Amino acid sequence: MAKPVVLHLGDDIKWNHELYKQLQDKFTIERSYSMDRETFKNALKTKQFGDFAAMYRPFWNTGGEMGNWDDELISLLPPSCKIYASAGAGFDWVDTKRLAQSGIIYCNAAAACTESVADAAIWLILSTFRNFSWSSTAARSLDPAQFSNANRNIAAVTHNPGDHSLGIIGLGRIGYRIAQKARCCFGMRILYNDIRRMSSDVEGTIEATYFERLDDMLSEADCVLVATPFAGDKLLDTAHFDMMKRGARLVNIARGKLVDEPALVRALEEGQLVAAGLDVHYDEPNVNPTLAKMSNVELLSHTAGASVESHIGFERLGMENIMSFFETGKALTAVNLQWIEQPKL
Ligand SMILES: O=C(O)C(=O)CO
Repeated sequence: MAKPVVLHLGDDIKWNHELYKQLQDKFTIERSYSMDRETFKNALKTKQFGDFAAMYRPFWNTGGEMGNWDDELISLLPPSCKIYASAGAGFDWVDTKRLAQSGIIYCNAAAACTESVADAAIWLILSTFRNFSWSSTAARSLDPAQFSNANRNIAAVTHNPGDHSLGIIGLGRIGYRIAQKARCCFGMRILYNDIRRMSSDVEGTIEATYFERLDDMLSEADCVLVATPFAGDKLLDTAHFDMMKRGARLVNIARGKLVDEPALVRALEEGQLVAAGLDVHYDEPNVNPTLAKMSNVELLSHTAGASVESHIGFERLGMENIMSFFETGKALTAVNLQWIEQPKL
C-alpha cells in the first residue's frame, strides 16, 4: 500500500533527526519550503504535492509565507488532508473552525513552548512591579543624570510582587504554569477566570481562586495577565481597565489584538494602571509609539516562546501528532475537535 503523503511546510528540521527518519519511513514527504501565497495556491490547484494526508509546520518563523489560513486557502486543500500539525501555541492565523468543516484536525504546540512563555511572563510580571524598564532605559542612556534619577526615585514607586494577587485570564497549560511559578517564586495569590473551572485538585496545587465573571476578577487583581487564545474579538477595553483596581498592572503574553491599545495608553496616562508588560502588540511588527516611550511599560518583540527548547519541542510534537493520528486515530494536541466529527482514516 502506498504510504500517506505529508506536506512539510518551511525549513528543514534541525534537531530531531531520528524522529524525522521515522516520519520518512512511514510517510512520503513533500516539501513546499517557503512559497508565497500565489505560488502556494497555484501549487495546490495543480496538485503539485499530490493528495497529501497531513501538513507539518515545524517552525513558526518559516512555512507561513502563504499568509493566513482562511477559506480561500483551505478550500484548495485536497479531500485527503486530515491533519495540520504546526509549531506555535497561538493559532490566530488559521481558521480552525473552517479546517474542521473540511474534516481537518488542527494541532497546536503550546505544550512545547509552555516553559519559555511562562518564564517570560514571570519577567514581565516582575518588571511591572519593580519598574525594571525605567531602570534599564536609564542605565542604557549612558546619561549620569538619568541613572541618578532612576537610582534615587524608583524605590518610592516599586513593590515586591509577593503578597499581591495575579489575576490570570485563561488557565490553560501556559496560564497554569505561570500560576505555579508566580505562586512558588513570589508567593503571589492566584486568581483566575476561564470558561471552565478547574478541578479542586488543580486549584489546590496553586491555591487558586476561581472567578466565573471576568469583571469580578478584574476588580480584585493587582496584576492582570492575559493568557487566553485570540478568538477574533478584543477582550479588554476602556470599560475593563476602569473596572480594574486603581494602580493595577497588565501583562499580555497571548495576542496583541486581545487588548485595545489606545485604551491601555489612556489607562496608563491617567494612572488607572501603573505599569504594563507586553510581549505581544496590536499591529505587529509595529509597536505603539506612545507605549514605547513610557518608562513604566516593559516591551518585548513577541519572543516569550522563543528558545531552542521550544523549537526542539515544536519539531517533535508536530511529528508525534501526525504519527499518533495515523497509528491510533487520535492526535495529541488537537484544538478544533469540538467542530469536527471524529475523522475516519
Ligand atoms: O507560540 C506562540 O504562538 C507564541 O506566541 C508564544 O509566545
